[in-house]
Amino acid sequence: MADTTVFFQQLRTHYKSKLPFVAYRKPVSNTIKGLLQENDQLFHSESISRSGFVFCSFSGDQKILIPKDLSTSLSVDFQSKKVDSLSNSTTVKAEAVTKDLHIQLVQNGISAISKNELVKVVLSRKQSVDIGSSDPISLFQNLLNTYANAFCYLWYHPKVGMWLGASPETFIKYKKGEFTTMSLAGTKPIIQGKDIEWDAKEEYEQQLVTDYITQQLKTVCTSNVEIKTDGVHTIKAGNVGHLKTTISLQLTDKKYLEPIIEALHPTPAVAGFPTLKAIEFIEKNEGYDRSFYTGYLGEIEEDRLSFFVNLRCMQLQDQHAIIYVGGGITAGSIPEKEWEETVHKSKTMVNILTN
Ligand SMILES: C=C(O[C@@H]1C=C(C(=O)O)C=C[C@H]1O)C(=O)O
Repeated sequence: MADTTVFFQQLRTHYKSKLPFVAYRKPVSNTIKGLLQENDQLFHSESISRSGFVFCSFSGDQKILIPKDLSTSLSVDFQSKKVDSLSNSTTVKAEAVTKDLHIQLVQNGISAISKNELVKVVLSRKQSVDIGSSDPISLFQNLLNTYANAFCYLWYHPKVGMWLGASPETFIKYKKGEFTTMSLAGTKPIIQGKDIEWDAKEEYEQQLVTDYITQQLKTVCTSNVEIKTDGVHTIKAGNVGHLKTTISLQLTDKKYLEPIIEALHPTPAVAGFPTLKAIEFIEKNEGYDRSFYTGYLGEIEEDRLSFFVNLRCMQLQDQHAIIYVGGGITAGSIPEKEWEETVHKSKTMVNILTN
């Protein structure tokens, strides 16, 4: 294994040469991995039979692959300096107009739900933050030091751009017949020394995601497949808490994997329910292109998949970071609270910009 200084230097050199790369660390792991692509070609992932790192957009139109066979693979041991007490006070003031627009968007969502056009819709916004001449590799190091429990990554392609994130949400894990996915929804800020008390609104929102995933898995793998769920747990992701259920099953055949990915993305955790209606609502009303936010990303290895949902992420452009945040809207949503939820979630990225 290489030395961390050498590892980050290799990333810097590769970035300066304008060549694609990805560096990532899985949750609670001490290993950072990297794939440095040898040319600047844009590859698309056509099937999971080609190993590498996939980066898929929300719409599914772009499924970019950094192929393993055309990249240098790196791996380094990294002991994070644990930053446990995240400051809840770091905020970047959003313009009043941003808030008004988001509140209006949420109101439109609630109104569509009250007319029974939708049951749930996840509505998001983006926010630009000035970062001056911050170096992306140093920001990535901040991220690694701050979020030990998240999937932390830095992804770059000269023809697409640069993304950085710390996702709390597993999309798909597959290893030798063991398949796992996650239902993650419902959000509350963490208040030091206090347990989170969940309301029926969050419990309903999360149950809806669990039921949808279970149903989709049954549709793909036949209805009598044994699907295991581990109950509902609270997890901490930066300065917010979520409700989480792990859903698993034994896959007798790898042939099910691609249809499962198709059937699950995007889940109601990031789009809403019913899926197609929610996507249509998002495309008509959000007023911007989500691009890779709420898509998925991760490793494809010969007998293993490890994908995460692209949340708590940002795009780095020149002197700006564009942070993407959203939340699930249901009949019980209160627009002002939904706005606050996006402010809390945005702190996951703001914290590492201001650390
Ligand atoms: C959409 C986001 O998060 C998703 C939505 C959540 C919610 O509605 O409570 C919680 C976790 C994620 O599944 C985001 O972080 O931008």
